[in-house]
Amino acid sequence: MEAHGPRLLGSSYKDPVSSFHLFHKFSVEHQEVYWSMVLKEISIKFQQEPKSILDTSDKSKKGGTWLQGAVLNIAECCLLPWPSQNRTDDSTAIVWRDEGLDNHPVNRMSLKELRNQVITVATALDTMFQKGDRIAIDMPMTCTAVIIYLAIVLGGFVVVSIADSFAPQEIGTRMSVSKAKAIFTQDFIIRGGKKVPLYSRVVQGTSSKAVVIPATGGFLGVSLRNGDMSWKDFLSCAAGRSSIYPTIYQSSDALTNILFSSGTTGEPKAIPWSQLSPIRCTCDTWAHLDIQPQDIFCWPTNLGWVMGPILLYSCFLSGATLALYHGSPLGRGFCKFVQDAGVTILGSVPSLVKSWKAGNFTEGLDWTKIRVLSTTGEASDIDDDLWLSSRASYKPIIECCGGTELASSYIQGSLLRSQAFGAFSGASMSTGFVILDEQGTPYPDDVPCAGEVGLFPLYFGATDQLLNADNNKVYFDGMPIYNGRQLRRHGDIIQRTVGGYYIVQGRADDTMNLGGIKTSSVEIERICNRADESLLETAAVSIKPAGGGPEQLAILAVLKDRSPPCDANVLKSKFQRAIQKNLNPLFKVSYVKIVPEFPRTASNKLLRRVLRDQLSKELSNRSKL
Ligand SMILES: Nc1ncnc2c1ncn2[C@@H]1O[C@H](COP(=O)(O)OP(=O)(O)OP(=O)(O)O)[C@@H](O)[C@H]1O
Repeated sequence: MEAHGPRLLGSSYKDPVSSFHLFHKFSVEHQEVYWSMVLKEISIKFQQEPKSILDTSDKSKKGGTWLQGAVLNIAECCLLPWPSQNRTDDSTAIVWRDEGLDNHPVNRMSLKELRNQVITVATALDTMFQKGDRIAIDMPMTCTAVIIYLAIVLGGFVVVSIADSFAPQEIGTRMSVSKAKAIFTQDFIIRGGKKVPLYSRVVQGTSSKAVVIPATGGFLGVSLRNGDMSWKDFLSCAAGRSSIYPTIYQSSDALTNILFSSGTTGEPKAIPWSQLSPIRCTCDTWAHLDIQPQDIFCWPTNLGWVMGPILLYSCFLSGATLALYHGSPLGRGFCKFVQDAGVTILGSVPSLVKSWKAGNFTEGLDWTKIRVLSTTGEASDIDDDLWLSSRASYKPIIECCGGTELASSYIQGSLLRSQAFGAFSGASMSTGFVILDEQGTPYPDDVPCAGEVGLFPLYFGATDQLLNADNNKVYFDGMPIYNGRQLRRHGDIIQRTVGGYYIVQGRADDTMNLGGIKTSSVEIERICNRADESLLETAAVSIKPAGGGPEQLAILAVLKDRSPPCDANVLKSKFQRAIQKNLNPLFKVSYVKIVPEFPRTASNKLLRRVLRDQLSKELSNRSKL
């Protein structure tokens, strides 16, 4: 803003903080100007420069055509020295540590070593696969996984990202939906001192060729099925070949990665990532988390979740160092790694923070190198956020909310605005949206309100196709027209507060109608979570009685580990009082149940639709008795 603000905003420009709102508005209204500026901040090397930044002439592409004519290889852009970022061959690209070796020094890999290893893997891939083949990765996000990911993209193949927590059947579905030719995996996953089988799950899930990496040491702990291959044998295919790699350059919209959404609202969608998606997410990390070449960025995740590729590209395209902990992120070992690796940007999801806090795992550790914290995945807990921020001398927590299909967050905190825990300080750069009332009419931009979000459709990096569903049907059909263009559906209910902050109230599918008032589950849960000391978390769902009549509010509760047994009726009156006092005196709690845990997606998101189905069944059986 200091470099461009005066030129772009004229006399209205004051300084980055006071003119932020104006500059954001400019980025929405002049996306081609905004994107041409930020593209220069990251290490993008075009073989052919784009003819245009945004072209809206093809009306079938509701999201616009971006960087038309550009030819590049996004993995190559990650691996080149880049003088403006002070990135040389000797710069540290990755720091990592294996769980259990918590008192050893952290390991480091230079950019040159990373590039050489990526080239070796890409060379070996060329001996076995045709360009464009889809190749899956199902393993923890280790150094080796990152090398394989970049090699697949460098060689003009397509990564199929499968999270390592999936059961065989889910691995199988993802392999067949994506038509993957092979899968990179590990024999085991070492996590929290346990050895969890992985190869055996892959073998049960798919007959495609597996290349198997040992979780520890140089030797595999399993015997291989006919046709499968050890990592060592795979690498030997590259022996004796040239160390200069014939990189494959493709158009900006070329497919590089197939990801799957988490499936909180239905079947997981197979989401294609082009070469635009990495650019979008890195520029957002640059603009919102202020990632800089000297940063060390850590975010426990997996390449099968959108945060995996976002983390990888955000580091390598901005010249920062990627920090990876090979093991469970839930315990003290991980927290110590954050200290020892000198992490400066730490991302998390709410359940991780809960675990660090419950175990007091940061005690005695020095997290003061952290300058930015971040969270995503589901609504974060304000008390946990305060705890987390206090571990790092009260550094801000940037809340991020978006989707795999957007390759970004549509709402996200910004360091140029004050942060409020559990809330978003605005839309991400260049993103515009309206909040719709129940008739689909947008509320004015400056009023506090709540409703479903409608994204402005011209969105750099968003999908224009899905592999197993119709992009237009899923994201556009039935959405209102705004300023001559059909809005893009995202499915979240958001609230705009006084002062222009945003709070996500959950998915539109999770709203309920209580006594004629539309209410979000998340809002009720926020209040119930604080109703009693013994509560770890709550889930609110509404049940439609089999015989008709108004929806009934049911609340399920999980108690903290060491809390004494608790009576559901006592909880019920506590919930009732809290809701009446803080939300609406007319809302009645009909049913409370204490359960050991909630059903969650593999990425740990609460599956309210499953709870709703289970409870409906349970209650209708009861009424039959
Ligand atoms: N920081 C956050 N606060 C609140 N909710 C969040 C946050 N981050 C993500 N979410 C929720 O997760 C959603 C994005 O997750 P994802 O892209 O995996 O899709 P999904 O909706 O879970 O899957 P599907 O589309 O298959 O149902 C967001 O739309 C939002 O509802």
